[in-house]
Amino acid sequence: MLALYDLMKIGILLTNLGTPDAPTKAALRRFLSEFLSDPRVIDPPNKLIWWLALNVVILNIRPKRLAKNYAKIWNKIGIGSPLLSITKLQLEGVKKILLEQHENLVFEMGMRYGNPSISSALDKLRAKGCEKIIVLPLYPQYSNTTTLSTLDAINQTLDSWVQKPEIAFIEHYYDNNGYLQSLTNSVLEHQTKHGKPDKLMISFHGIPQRYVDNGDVYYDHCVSTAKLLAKKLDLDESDYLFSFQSIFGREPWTKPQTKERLKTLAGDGVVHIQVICPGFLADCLETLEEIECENRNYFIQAGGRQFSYISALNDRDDHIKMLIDLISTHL
Ligand SMILES: C=CC1=C(C)c2cc3[nH]c(cc4nc(cc5[nH]c(cc1n2)c(C)c5CCC(=O)O)C(CCC(=O)O)=C4C)c(C)c3C=C
Ligand SMILES: [Fe+2]
Ligand SMILES: [Fe+2]
Repeated sequence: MLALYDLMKIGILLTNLGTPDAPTKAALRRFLSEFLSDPRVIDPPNKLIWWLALNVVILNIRPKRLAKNYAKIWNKIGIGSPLLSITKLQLEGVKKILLEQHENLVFEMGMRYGNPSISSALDKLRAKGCEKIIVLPLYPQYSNTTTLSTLDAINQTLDSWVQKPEIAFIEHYYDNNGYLQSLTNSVLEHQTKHGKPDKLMISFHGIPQRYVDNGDVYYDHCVSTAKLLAKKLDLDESDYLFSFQSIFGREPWTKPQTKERLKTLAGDGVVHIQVICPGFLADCLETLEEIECENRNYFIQAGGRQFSYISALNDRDDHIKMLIDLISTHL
């Protein structure tokens, strides 16, 4: 007998942060303006001062420098932005397998900032008659700056709909066994090619420390992921480092900083390092440029000898399977 859920159209929406349309000053201005105007990302003590800083200073300086960084990674994985190309591959991977099991499913991807937007993806799912939508933000660790901001975008769109679908929103999976196993597999595969390092560096995108002090659970989720991954890899505390990258602005961010640690490691005799960034499920500017280029240079210039970056889980088979398992618990 067919279950009700086999008859009803269900939408699967994969979301990620987003990326500029092109590696140009104009496209970066548009992207950064949307991103940095989100109060979940920047929660300034004084909104007027932040508006002036953003519109008078940041949007006139940062896009030019950033366009050069994006140009270095453009077309590096797929066509255009790696983040967008990889999210497409992830969507295709999930769709191919899930459609074999459930023909009532419809698939879309949406970006929190830039294109394709979350609202355009939701509109397509509505046009296809979805009565239920499963939203999977590609952030294993919950943060108000990312996960909750994604939920804001969903709610903003649904606010104007007369008939609202049922929403299943996957909040986090920082301790999911499939996720941790995929990370473990990718580290071990990397080490069969590149050998074992003096230390494995586990680096996450930072957030302002003030947000953690105000109750954002992100820091705790990152600590848990790092500890669980180290356990699966059978690492002692002295075998790995835990740190935060991609610091922005002047206020204190979560510590220790990836960049600062890489500058001092060689002085302590650590000359072979491997870096993994488990919070990024798709390679992007922050891994391909910031870690693989910029941070590699800090380490080598300070006397380090061997540096390698362990790719994000991207469209690895075990990662796609893990995403499918997560979605399936809501079907
Ligand atoms: C300014 C505040 C920022 C917070 C808070 C923040 C949190 C955060 N971001 C990601 C994931 C990504 N961020 C990326 C780029 C990026 N992030 C910020 C700022 C904050 N992020 C900026 C300004 C930028 C653009 C680049 C720059 O100006 O330096 C990206 C890469 C996108 C790409 O196109 O490749 C990702 C992914 C997470 C997971 C997170 C908090 C948990
Ligand atoms: Fe970011
Ligand atoms: Fe960065």
